[in-house]
Amino acid sequence: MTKPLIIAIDGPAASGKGTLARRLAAQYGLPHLDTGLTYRAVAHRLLQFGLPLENVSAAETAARQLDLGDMNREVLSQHAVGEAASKVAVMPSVRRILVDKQREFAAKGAVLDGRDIGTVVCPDASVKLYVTASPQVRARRRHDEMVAGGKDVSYETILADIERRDARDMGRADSPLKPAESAYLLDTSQMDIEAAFSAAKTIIDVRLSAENTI
Ligand SMILES: Nc1ncnc2c1ncn2[C@@H]1O[C@H](COP(=O)(O)OP(=O)(O)OP(=O)(O)O)[C@@H](O)[C@H]1O
Ligand SMILES: Nc1ccn([C@@H]2O[C@H](COP(=O)(O)O)[C@@H](O)[C@H]2O)c(=O)n1
Repeated sequence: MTKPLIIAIDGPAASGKGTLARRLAAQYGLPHLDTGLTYRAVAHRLLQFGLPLENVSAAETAARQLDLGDMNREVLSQHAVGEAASKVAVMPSVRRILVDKQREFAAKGAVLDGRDIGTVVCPDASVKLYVTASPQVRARRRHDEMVAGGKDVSYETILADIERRDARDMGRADSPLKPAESAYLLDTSQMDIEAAFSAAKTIIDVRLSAENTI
């Protein structure tokens, strides 16, 4: 049986991994899962019921009840939900439940983006990318996106939020954000979306053709 094509994309907040993952999924005809949405959905559930984000058993229940096919991107994309998501994401039991669902999604081949795809969720992925950019560039992109969406928020606030989220995601004990050993590093600080896509596609095509000739 041939191995399913799994493309694992990790990186910090607003690095552009979701944009790349969507483009690559269309390019290679694969389903795409934004795993950040799964943590956001759990956090959003707690916020909806006025429960503290430290309530492990409520977070576990929300994770178990989560239907990957029923996540509302527009609601979950709110900036405050991202901050809350990084708090529930430190809970090992919640991670185990969500990782099982993410692996099930990936089983027949997919593009997944997140923080631990290459290291934990799909360690055997065909290609692993670690997409990054400086905190200032990421904050500028996120700020532009929010202003275009009609939000009144300062660049400084977004930069501080991004730095705090990086520290939490990289510093947690379970599944911290870090490049997988075999990941290709893609720093997009000086690249527009088109250039980042083209660089990622070249990396993947070279990797896949090398695999086919071994
Ligand atoms: N290379 C790039 N150059 C300029 N803008 C970009 C680039 N890549 C992505 N963007 C823009 O930056 C913003 C953040 O990108 P995106 O949502 O893909 O990041 P992300 O890493 O998935 O973020 P998050 O972790 O918060 O889900 C979006 O507005 C996107 O259009
Ligand atoms: N594989 C993942 C994906 C996400 N997280 C946590 O969720 C937060 C929100 O993610 P976004 O990509 O939607 O911004 C993120 O800050 C992480 O704390 C994760 O732990 N693992």
